[in-house]
Amino acid sequence: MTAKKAMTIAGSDSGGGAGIQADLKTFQELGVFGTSAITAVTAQNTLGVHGVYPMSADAVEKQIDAVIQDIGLDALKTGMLFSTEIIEAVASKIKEHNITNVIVDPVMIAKGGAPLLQEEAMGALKTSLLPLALVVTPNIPEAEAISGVTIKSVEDKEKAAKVIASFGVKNVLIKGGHDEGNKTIDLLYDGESFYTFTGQRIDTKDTHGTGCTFSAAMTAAIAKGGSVRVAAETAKQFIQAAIEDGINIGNGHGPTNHWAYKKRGKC
Ligand SMILES: Nc1ncnc2c1ncn2[C@@H]1O[C@H](COP(=O)(O)OP(=O)(O)O)[C@@H](O)[C@H]1O
Ligand SMILES: Cc1ncc(COP(=O)(O)O)c(N)n1
Repeated sequence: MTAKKAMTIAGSDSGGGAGIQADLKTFQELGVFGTSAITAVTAQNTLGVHGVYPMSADAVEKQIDAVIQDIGLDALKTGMLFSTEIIEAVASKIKEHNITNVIVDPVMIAKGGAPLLQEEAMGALKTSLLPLALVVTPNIPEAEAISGVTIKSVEDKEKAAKVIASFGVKNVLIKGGHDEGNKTIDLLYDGESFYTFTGQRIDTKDTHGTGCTFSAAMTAAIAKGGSVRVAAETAKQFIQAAIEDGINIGNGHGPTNHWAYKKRGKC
């Protein structure tokens, strides 16, 4: 049989809830063959990040080349990229291989506060990577950091999305996990119109890896040929199910349940 293929370029989470591990589990659940390029190894569990060990830019480039030259891909997502050098390496490979289905999850800080992107790498993210992306999926603090707009309302999200789009990314999806209130409102801007995807907020501490899982679900849906809007809807349903059936393991923020969506007969 043949298969649709998605690649993740991200950090490894030894705890299995975020990063490469969350991405590959999500691809698998959505019926897409997953490949990876590891940018950094983190020693991590539900309590936090205990160590970050970045790969060299050369090692990241070699992993991307190895996958593309033999297996190929239908969509690619980026997660933790850590440094300017790695961002520039990824951007140059995206250009060299003419990849257009690029989903950028601009991972900056882990839930416990550990930096997963060096501060000085923000410029490269904006100017080298965003212009190559089909979609960028910041959470509220990330959208604030990229745009400089403080977000307290849907109108603020719209303002921030417009500023982020001005860096050249075709679609901006600002996630609402950090919203106040009992709804989570994800806002998509396609350069012309705004669309909202609203979920019921689930009262849980087990939200480790929600952003990674959400962007991986979007990537899988796009690899299967879905539009950005369809991918956003799929990802919202996938993450809602994964958080509702969250997994209570470890002593901190447990992971989401990647098999909940399929178990409900959604795919
Ligand atoms: N407690 C929650 N209940 C329901 N949905 C949530 C909850 N927390 C996050 N989400 C959803 O999970 C996805 C990831 O969002 P977010 O948590 O903002 O990302 P990140 O992990 O990057 O901070 C979004 O679709 C968001 O609306
Ligand atoms: C390797 C890695 N990548 C990303 C995250 C962000 O996780 P979250 O999705 O919970 O913000 C993480 N904690 N570790």
